[in-house]
Amino acid sequence: MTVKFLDQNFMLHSDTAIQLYHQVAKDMPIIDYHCHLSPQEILENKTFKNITEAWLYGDHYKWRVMRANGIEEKYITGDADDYDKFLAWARTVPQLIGNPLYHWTHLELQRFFGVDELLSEKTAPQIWQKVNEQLQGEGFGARDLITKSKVTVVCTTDDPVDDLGYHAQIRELNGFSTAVLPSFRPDKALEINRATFRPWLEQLVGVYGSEIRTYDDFLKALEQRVRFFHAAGGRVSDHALDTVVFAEATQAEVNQIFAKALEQGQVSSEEEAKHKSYTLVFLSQLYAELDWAMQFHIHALRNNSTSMFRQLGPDTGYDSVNDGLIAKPLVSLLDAMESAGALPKTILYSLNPNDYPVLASAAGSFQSGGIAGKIQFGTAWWYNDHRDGMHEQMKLLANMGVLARFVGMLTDSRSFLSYTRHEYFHRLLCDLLGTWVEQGEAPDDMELLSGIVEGICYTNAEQYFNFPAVVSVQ
Ligand SMILES: O=C(O)[C@@H](O)[C@H](O)[C@H](O)C(=O)CO
Repeated sequence: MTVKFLDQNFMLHSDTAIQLYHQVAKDMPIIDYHCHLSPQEILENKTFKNITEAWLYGDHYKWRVMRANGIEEKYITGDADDYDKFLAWARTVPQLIGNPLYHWTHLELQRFFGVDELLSEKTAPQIWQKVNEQLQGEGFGARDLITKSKVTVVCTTDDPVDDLGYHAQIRELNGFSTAVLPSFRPDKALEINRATFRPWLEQLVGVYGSEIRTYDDFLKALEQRVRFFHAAGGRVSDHALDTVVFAEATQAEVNQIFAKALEQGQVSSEEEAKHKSYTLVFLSQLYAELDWAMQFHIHALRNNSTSMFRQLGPDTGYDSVNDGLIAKPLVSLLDAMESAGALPKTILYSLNPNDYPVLASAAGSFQSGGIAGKIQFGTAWWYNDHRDGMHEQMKLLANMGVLARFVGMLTDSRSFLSYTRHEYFHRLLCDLLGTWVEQGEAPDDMELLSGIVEGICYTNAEQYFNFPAVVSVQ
């Protein structure tokens, strides 16, 4: 069976897969429960003067491959003009065969702009003109793209000191039914040895409204911010555990460690581990009380190029997969939370696929409370959110857990055009189930399979996350 590139049965290699995708997955709405979209740009319904602004101003996935393709930095994050940057991207895309960006680029051109041509230097001029005419017209603002993609929930990633003012204004908008909810991302509260800690603590004092002289004050301030996020509709937290540490600690010990951090600005790695462990267990009890889902993003190795970090800052394409042992500290952390009587719903991701059996099996050690899929082995993340990585994660989850209770995909993106990643994932899910049916490893029971597809594409997440009333687009 010869398949035309990116046709309606793209990545669907069996009749069952085709049927499942077109009859069930294709028109499902989206809950994007982790991304880095700007709530300000959503509120303002930001428009894009051209495809370079929409595609290349903030997407370090694209920046990385442009660098690997020999494009000079001026055409990536530098001062080249937008058309030259677009040409540089158009020169790069044909070299990306096999990379998900090749698929995503053409899916986005097709789905949002009706462009079927392959992007190359040759087709760049007409694609630039056709796409920009649309971007400069009606219906291509940030909120329009979210609505067109049938997104019912967007969870942005927000610092505890954020005033969530944009989220509040979005809630007041008429005619925009997508819930844009904050996620509580308190990395700076945990990283007490980083230079960011002291200036961040000053910001926390500002929003808390009282001095923070002790660790007890600090925990009270964090609790106030968690409840502030909850009142704003937040139901998700997110933690970048670039390494996973755990150390037993009493509050008296951490009181002293916190005081030392304030006085000396530096504590030992053991003391840092005690601070992180105790603070995470404290936060987990709040998450459990409020029925939040807690996310751990594990094993990123960030900002590897010192010189480029100085020039461009974080999240600019200079990160990689970390490694190391996580099983014992992760299980000890989850056990400490459960022993404190409050292990919340938890989603475990790792950037290192070698960790997958650890995450999938650890998840199985803490399922409880009658909550289906309470502890999730999370979707393939960042350098793994491609065809092989998504299939690997779903197959392992099926082998070691309950795939049918998986809460599915997220974009994790800074681009409003990235919702086609959900379509990409839906196709891979249907293809995986279809393959199992064709191989006689799953029954050809469309009612059973359709329920599983609907669950993973949408309804599992709708039930799992305790989002405030969400206007469904179904
Ligand atoms: O949440 C994270 O730490 C990562 O997702 C990070 O933001 C990274 O830049 C990213 O967007 C990967 O998709």
